[in-house]
Amino acid sequence: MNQRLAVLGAGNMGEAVLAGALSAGWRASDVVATVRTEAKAQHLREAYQVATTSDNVAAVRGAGLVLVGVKPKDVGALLDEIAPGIEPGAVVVTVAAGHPTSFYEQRLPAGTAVVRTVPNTPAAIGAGITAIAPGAAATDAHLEAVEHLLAGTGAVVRAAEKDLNAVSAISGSGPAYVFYVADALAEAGVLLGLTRDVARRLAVQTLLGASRLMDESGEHPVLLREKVTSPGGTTAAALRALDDGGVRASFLAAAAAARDRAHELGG
Ligand SMILES: NC(=O)C1=CN([C@@H]2O[C@H](COP(=O)(O)OP(=O)(O)OC[C@H]3O[C@@H](n4cnc5c(N)ncnc54)[C@H](OP(=O)(O)O)[C@@H]3O)[C@@H](O)[C@H]2O)C=CC1
Ligand SMILES: O=C(O)[C@@H]1CCC=N1
Repeated sequence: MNQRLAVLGAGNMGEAVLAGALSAGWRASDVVATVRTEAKAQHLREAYQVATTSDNVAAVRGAGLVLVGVKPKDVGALLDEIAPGIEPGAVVVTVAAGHPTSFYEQRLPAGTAVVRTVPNTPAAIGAGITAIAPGAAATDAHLEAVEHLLAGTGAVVRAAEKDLNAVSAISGSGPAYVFYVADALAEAGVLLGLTRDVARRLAVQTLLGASRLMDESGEHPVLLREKVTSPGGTTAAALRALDDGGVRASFLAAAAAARDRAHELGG
C-alpha cells in the first residue's frame, strides 16, 4: 500500500486526523485534502502545506489510504462518487458515525479493505482515543497501517465492530459531556458570586487536574472520589444533591440515546 493519503472532508475530525498524520511523520507532499469551501481549503493549505481540491475523484487517484471525513448523511453519495477512482489495494478508513463497514463495501469495488474508526476531538492535540474495527476484507496489515496513520492523534484501540456505536456514545461524544460539565460548574461558580473568568478557570483546571490524577495514579475513580469526600463534609452534601438530581441516571440515559442515534444514522 502506498503512503499517499486522501482526506475527503477535512472538517473537525478529518483535519484532526490529517494533523496527527503529519505529526507522526507523514509528508505533507503525500497528502491531499478535500472540502467544499475555498476558505476552508485555504486554511488547510496555509496551516499544513497540503494540497487541496474539491474534486474527490481526483483526490483518491493514486491514494493508498482514503479517509472518509464527511457527515453520515453525505457518505453514500461520496462513496458512489469515488468508487470508480479507488486504487486497487487502497484502504478506505472512515470516521463517520453509524454506518457499518458493509455500507461502504456495498458501494466500493469488490474486495476493498474498509476500516471503521471512532475518534474524538482531543485528537486535534494528540490526546484523543480512537477505536478501530476491520471490515470483511481488512487484514491485520491494514489495521496496522491505520494505527500508524492515527498514531499522532493519541491512543488507538481495536474493537469489535458491533461495539462501535457504544464506543461512539462514550468516547466519541464524551468530550461534549465533559464540556457540558465544565460549563455547568463554571455557571455554578457565577451563581455563588465568583467572576465568570475565575469560575471558568477553576472549572477547567479542576477537570484537567482530576483527569491527570485519574490517569497518572491509575486509581479507580470511586477511590479518588472517596478521597475528596470527608464524612459529614461539604462534598458529601454536593454529591447527595447530584444523586437527588438523577445525574448518574442521566449519564446512563445519555449514552443509550447516543448509541441509539448512531444506529439510526447508520440506517
Ligand atoms: N466531531 C466529532 O466529535 C466526531 C465526528 N465524527 C464523525 O466525523 C464526521 C465529520 O464530522 P465533523 O468533522 O464534526 O464535521 P465537519 O462538518 O466539521 O466536517 C465535514 C467536512 O466535510 C466537508 N465536506 C462535506 N461534503 C463534502 C464533499 N462532498 N466533498 C468534500 N468535502 C465535503 C465539509 O467541507 P466544508 O468545510 O468546506 O463545508 C467539512 O469540512 C461525521 O461523520 C461524524 O459522525 C466521529 C467522531 C467524533
Ligand atoms: O455527534 C455526532 O454525531 C458525532 C459522532 C460522535 C461525536 N460527534
